[in-house]
Amino acid sequence: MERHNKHSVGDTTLHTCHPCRRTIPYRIYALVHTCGIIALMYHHVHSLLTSNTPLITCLFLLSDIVLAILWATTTSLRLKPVRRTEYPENYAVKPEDFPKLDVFICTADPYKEPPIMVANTALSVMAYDYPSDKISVYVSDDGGSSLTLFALMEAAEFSKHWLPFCKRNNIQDRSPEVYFSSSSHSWTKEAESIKTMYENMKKRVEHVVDSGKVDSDQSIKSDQFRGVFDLWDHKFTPHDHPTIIKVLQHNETEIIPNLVYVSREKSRVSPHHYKAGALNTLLRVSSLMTNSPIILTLDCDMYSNNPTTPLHALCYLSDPTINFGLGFVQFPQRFKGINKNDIYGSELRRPFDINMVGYDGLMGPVHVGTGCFFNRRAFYGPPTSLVMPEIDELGPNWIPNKPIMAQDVLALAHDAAGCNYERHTNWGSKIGFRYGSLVEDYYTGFMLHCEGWRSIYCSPKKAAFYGDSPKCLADVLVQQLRWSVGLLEVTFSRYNPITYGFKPLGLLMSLGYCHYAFWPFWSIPLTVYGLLPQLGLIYGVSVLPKASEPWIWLNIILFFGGYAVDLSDFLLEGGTYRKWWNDQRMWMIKGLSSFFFSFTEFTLKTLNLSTQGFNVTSKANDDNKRLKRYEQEIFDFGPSFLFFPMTIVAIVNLIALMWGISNLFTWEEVPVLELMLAGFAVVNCLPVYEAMMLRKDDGKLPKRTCFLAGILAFVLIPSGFFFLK
Ligand SMILES: O=c1ccn([C@@H]2O[C@H](COP(=O)(O)OP(=O)(O)O[C@H]3O[C@H](CO)[C@@H](O)[C@H](O)[C@H]3O)[C@@H](O)[C@H]2O)c(=O)[nH]1
Ligand SMILES: [Mn+2]
Repeated sequence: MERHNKHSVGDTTLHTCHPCRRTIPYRIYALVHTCGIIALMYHHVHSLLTSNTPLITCLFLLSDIVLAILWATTTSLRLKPVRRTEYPENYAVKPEDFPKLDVFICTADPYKEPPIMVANTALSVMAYDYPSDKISVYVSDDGGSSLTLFALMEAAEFSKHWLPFCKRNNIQDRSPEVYFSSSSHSWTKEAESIKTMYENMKKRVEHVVDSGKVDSDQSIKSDQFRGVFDLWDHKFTPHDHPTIIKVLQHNETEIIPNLVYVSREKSRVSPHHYKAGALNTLLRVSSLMTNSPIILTLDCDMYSNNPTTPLHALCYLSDPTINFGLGFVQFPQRFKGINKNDIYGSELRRPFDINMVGYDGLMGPVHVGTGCFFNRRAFYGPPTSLVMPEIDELGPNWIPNKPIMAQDVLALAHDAAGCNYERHTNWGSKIGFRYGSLVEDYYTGFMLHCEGWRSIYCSPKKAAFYGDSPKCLADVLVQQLRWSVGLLEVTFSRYNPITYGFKPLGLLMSLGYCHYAFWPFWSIPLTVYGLLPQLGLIYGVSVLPKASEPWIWLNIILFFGGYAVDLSDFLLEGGTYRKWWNDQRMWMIKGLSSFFFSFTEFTLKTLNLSTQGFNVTSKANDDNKRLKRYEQEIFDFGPSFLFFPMTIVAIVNLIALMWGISNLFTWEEVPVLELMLAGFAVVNCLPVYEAMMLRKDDGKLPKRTCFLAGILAFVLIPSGFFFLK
């Protein structure tokens, strides 16, 4: 094991790596838990042979098998966690020797992703503490929106003041919106004047967004861009339009970052592969123009919070002792505006922190779509065998030798952004981001790891990026549903992480990938344990081990053991008790909504009966009542079919618990486990009962949902009779 492993260039250390302290206790616990699971399986098989309710025993057996597999996938990430630190101050390279950096920013809808936000994200990275002329920012606009283009033109103009201001005064918040809305610094005259400039620009952008179109005569001052908006004629729609590529500023005459707007050609009859397609277009356009060896990918809401982030990534990417085969350096996703106790588990601490240190000790973290510095070469086949694209100019070794504004460069770029360009090519299969899953990030990372690329998790104390997370429950669950469908697409493909991944990745890493691929399967044990023992309570049939049986201790130990380790993970990675509680509740809610329906959705999609694609999460946050509820930590349900199973389970558990308690003295033997389980579910469901019965605001559970769920619960309960008796 690498213990205090130092890697250095010259004699200045760039990064260190230590195993986490919890490794040994976790391994010991894993051994104990494994024995417990084996005993439990033995018990199940034994009772299956002797049982007079084989169906029920089978259901529990199935659930426990699923739980055991899921536990194994989680444990694979607990066996070798490591923590890294990098020392960017030791990265001593002359400015002219810094590698060039291409930044890709994706946006897809000017109403869900306000153009001013996209502009802020672009400005925040253009202002990196990095030689300006080495940075090129490419914005992909899948919304094909003149509003976004307008905002970026304004951003280009504003950057001429903003960048020097930031660098002169060593400003830390380089997203102007963040800097000017913070009250923690003193205002100089210069700052005041730039603030006014920013506010005027924001007003112009918001005005254009409100009016829905850009009026060239009024809004465009520079001659260079006057004709541009004529492209948006009456035939133009977001799903059907020609390629638009505009170089908004370039470093040929001044020392400034390049800023390029790209909206690839769209046509209703050609598949566009959502974000993966957008990123591949940017890969091609950027390779024609700048072809930087390092690429940073960002979602449009993920602004930079730390101007030295690229140096952190370079500590790894430029270290000759480790950079061969290093595919990407992944930063965690962090979010602004989450409420105090994080009621929707939006911090996603498990995926972005806890699991990451686990992967990092194996082959490296999974890719999470944003905040990731790639080695461009990784998109072109395994480290040892280059897969060349159609023309040399699109390959990773091409050295662009013309100005990015040159006619033939632009012509080639337009061609490469065409909607039929990728036909009969390796794009999406062997080259670039991979197609075929709604979680293109996870899938692409997996394929890169299988090709032999490694990755590194980089999580400096000061967050590198901040983004936006959904602020109402339905949005959280719809997002999770999209992820789950995407994960099922990988699970049920020939690239299943265990069958396909086992050989190239080894047992632990492929199990680690299964951790996500199997997420949707959580819905099975949650449904079984959420309903069967409770129906048992109602009919006085004990389906779990009784208090007098010693087996009851096995169930209790496995349950509390699992929960305790989970809690310790959570606290060790910086969480609090309350956040953990909310997070585990969200896990159950997701299990009974997003995970549950992802199977249906996936089946419909596979049969071509559903055209549900990439549903972009809204980052607009313009519903004030909703935001207020969010700040007060009140659950926001609202109308959605996703809430049905959860509401039914909530009703059944309440009835079962009340029934169980009211009959406490008539039981021959009190069904302790069943009562504990129902009690636990009811405590978790308190916000659901409140939203069903006590609330009047828009965030309550709509009467229709409650009514229908009630009917279904009352159908389910009597049918339990035939099941159990
Ligand atoms: O057709 C599309 C759809 C989406 N996007 C962009 O993709 C990004 C992510 O979309 P968002 O709605 O924010 O999805 P999230 O669920 O929040 O995104 C997470 O999950 C995605 C995979 O489902 C990853 O791509 C993201 O990086 C990751 O942050 C945004 O910048 C969009 O503009 C496109 O460019 N084209
Ligand atoms: Mn997002």
